[in-house]
Amino acid sequence: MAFGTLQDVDIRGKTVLVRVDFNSPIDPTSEMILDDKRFREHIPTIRALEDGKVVIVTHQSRPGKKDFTTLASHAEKLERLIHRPVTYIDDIFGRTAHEAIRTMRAGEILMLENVRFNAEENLTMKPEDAAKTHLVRRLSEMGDLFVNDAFGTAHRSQPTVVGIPRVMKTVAGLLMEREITMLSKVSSGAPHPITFILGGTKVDDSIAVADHVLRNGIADRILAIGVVGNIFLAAEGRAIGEPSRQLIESLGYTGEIQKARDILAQYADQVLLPETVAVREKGERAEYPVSGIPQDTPILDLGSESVRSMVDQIRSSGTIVFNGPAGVFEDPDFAIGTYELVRAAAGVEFSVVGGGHTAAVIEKMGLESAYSHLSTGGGACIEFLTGKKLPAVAALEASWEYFGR
Ligand SMILES: Nc1ncnc2c1ncn2[C@@H]1O[C@H](COP(=O)(O)OP(=O)(O)O)[C@@H](O)[C@H]1O
Ligand SMILES: O=C(OP(=O)(O)O)[C@H](O)COP(=O)(O)O
Repeated sequence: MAFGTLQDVDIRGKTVLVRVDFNSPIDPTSEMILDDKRFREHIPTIRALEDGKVVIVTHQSRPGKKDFTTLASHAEKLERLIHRPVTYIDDIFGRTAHEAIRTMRAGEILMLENVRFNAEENLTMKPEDAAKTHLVRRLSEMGDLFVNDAFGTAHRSQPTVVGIPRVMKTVAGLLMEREITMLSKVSSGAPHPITFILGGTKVDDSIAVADHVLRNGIADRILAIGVVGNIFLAAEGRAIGEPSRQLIESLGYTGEIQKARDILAQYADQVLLPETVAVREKGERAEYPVSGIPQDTPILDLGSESVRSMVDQIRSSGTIVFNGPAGVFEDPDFAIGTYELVRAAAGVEFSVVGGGHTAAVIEKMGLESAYSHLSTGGGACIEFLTGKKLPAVAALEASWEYFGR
């Protein structure tokens, strides 16, 4: 690793600013946090800092969104999960925050207010400009060391992510370190054959990943499922039906069909498409070959034959990268494809999952521990898998180069 980690620093007695990503789905009426995965994943880092004074910096959502809210319930959630008191301060870098930190003792945990309440945190900036913001200057005065554990935000070039590492010694937290290690292994050191399962609705991301991993010889094969599968079927010239076409159009992905065609032209042997699909007919699941898809009803899942052949491909893989479901799994009649592929991938030697929906299915099936790694990043994981250097990682490396040695 070209950046520092918790092993490289002495925490004792220090005030440690820790950037985490507790951004989570919240029920708009009850304000209840609906998924605590990101909390659970950051806990090892927070525990590892217990010899210091821990000051947590995080965001929740973005300005203008319904779930852009204060962090009182986040502090309560963390307190319950970590079994230690967590003091919530409704301030980011003002006098109240300064005073609260000044009187902290080693072992205590404090959570600052939603850092995106400060307008500067919502700007995309170069690290050198981010370092000059009030937010970075004032926050950095409040600690001795910065720990960035927020992998979920690692693709954002925002002040706390890229600015603070320029002005104070910064190391990666345990989650950040594990995410980078596991995702890096996909492109170097993972057992072959390497199969990418690309599904769900984020077609532009999936096409970018497919292009990168095929072009660079990272993937041996791609299984295209969900709406991504429909795009590839359309690219192959299949009549996927009006509703599935309309969905692609409404998501703004019609232009991706040509990109899928280009991928098929170069890597036809490595991209596996559905051979059969499932639709709803008279209220029930019905299956058709892709040569005869009914034109007036949407594709909702893989057909059983395709499930079987994709499961075989998965079972013969050394590595699986799973991103996005095979169908509208929220409806039990159309969950078969997703569930069967998830079950098969759990048995593979090295298995990495990106994407909230896929991870939620895995957790619901109780298969979390059978997978090698469930990433906490959506966008960050995708950017990593498309070969981009994440701004947070570049900032960690530069900080270590400057302050670390
Ligand atoms: N054929 C399909 N038609 C419509 N929606 C689909 C289809 N296949 C999958 N989906 C939907 O994709 C959604 C998840 O996609 P996405 O957000 O990209 O996944 P992830 O969060 O795992 O990255 C699910 O809500 C599921 O219903
Ligand atoms: O949840 C996040 O991203 P994700 O939904 O892509 O996983 C991060 O907290 C980043 O949030 P942002 O996309 O509002 O910058």
